[in-house]
Amino acid sequence: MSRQLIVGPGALGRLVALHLAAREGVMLLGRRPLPARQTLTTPTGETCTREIPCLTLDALDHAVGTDVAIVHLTTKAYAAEAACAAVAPWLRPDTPLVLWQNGYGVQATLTERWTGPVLCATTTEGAFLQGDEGVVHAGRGRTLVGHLHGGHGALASEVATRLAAAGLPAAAVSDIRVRLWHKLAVNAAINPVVARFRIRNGQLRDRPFRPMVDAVLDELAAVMAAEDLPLPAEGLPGLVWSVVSGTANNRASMLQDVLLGRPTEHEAILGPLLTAGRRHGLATPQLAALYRHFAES
Ligand SMILES: NC(=O)C1=CN([C@@H]2O[C@H](COP(=O)(O)OP(=O)(O)OC[C@H]3O[C@@H](n4cnc5c(N)ncnc54)[C@H](OP(=O)(O)O)[C@@H]3O)[C@@H](O)[C@H]2O)C=CC1
Ligand SMILES: CC(C)(CO)C(=O)C(=O)O
Repeated sequence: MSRQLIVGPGALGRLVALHLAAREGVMLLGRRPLPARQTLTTPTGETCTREIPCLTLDALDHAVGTDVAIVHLTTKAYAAEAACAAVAPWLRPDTPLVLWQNGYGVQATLTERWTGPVLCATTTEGAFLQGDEGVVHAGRGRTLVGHLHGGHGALASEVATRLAAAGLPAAAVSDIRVRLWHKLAVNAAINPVVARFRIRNGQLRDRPFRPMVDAVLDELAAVMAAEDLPLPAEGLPGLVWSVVSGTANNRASMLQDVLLGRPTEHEAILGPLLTAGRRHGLATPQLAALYRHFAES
């Protein structure tokens, strides 16, 4: 029976794996061994334990690779290209790839480079790891799936249907590039500021942080207008401040990375905005200062 391979057995990878495994064959692939018994803690505190084979790269071979129906790449953005290159020799060249990274960069690179169809996913699900044995589903959300240039609609629908059937609400969309940029804008307005000042998301509503977010929002709006990207229905400030309120008690992913001494996704989140700003001759001093802070620390 062909299986779905989830490359990057972190918080999101295990969340997806533990859901899909209720209905179909799933394997996790990581850089180091993990126990096969993995526990999902739901947002309401219930637990569910499943056995999911967790391979390391040295256990991959053509027999395993040719049996893979879909690859979900769930590493951090900065690790995605290397992880894809490591797994590629073992896969059929037409294997569909689903990219789950925040930010915008690897999506365009791998859509160009991978020999099979590439879909991008953007999700508002929230998850964090609980040691090597489990993952906590911290907040329910929704996942949108699509091809960067609007193709592969049937495949996107199939992936969304399989996710939704497994308990992760999902829909196929034809404008995933715009959806990724909206998420990028939310992440750019929130993550670098909360990570730099080590505050929870809700504290952005107070001084001295609120004017910082407003200044970033002005730069984001200028870049998105220059890139001809439609704004979200509620406007950019409306979207960002509603996410801040909805996640007020959260420590954002970039803050968690800083607190744990891990690399941050600043390149994937701020890099595309700075590049687009330069391309259009726009001044983006707030975004540049935030980028410098993380690049130099
Ligand atoms: N967590 C969440 O709630 C959400 C996350 N996202 C996005 O999803 C992506 C993943 O985030 P998250 O799951 O939190 O990150 P994690 O750091 O929890 O997981 C990343 C995983 O990738 C593994 N990895 C790194 N390099 C490789 C490689 N070469 N081959 C195989 N595995 C590798 C890591 O292994 P190791 O342990 O060895 O480092 C780790 O298990 C990010 O882009 C994030 O922004 C989006 C929405 C929500
Ligand atoms: C929406 C937000 C900012 C929630 O914390 C997030 O996506 C993150 O932490 O990366």
